[in-house]
Amino acid sequence: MSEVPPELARLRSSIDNIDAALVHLLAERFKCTQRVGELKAEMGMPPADPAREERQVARLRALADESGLDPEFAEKFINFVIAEVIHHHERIAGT
Ligand SMILES: C=C(O[C@@H]1C=C(C(=O)O)C=C[C@H]1O)C(=O)O
Repeated sequence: MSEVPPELARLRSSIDNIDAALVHLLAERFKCTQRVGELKAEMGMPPADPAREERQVARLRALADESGLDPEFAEKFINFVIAEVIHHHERIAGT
């Protein structure tokens, strides 16, 4: 099938915009966490903060639930991002 139906083309165009926004948002988040990693290393704080993570997961699960997104998915997603941030912080701290 060579012709893409207009609705499918429109939806894919929006998906492309959303994916671009997600990349930009993640890039901004990692800029912030880079600086957090530097500050924590300077202050001798550990790379991970499990209590903060627990609050974030609970908050994001509630937001997901309210907005019709699967809370399990939201939790997996934020844990995936946080795990990467912690690797960066370990590298910054030289641990
Ligand atoms: C960014 C921080 O470092 C780690 C990464 C977190 C994150 O990516 O949200 C949260 C807690 C920490 O385990 C922080 O302590 O705030």
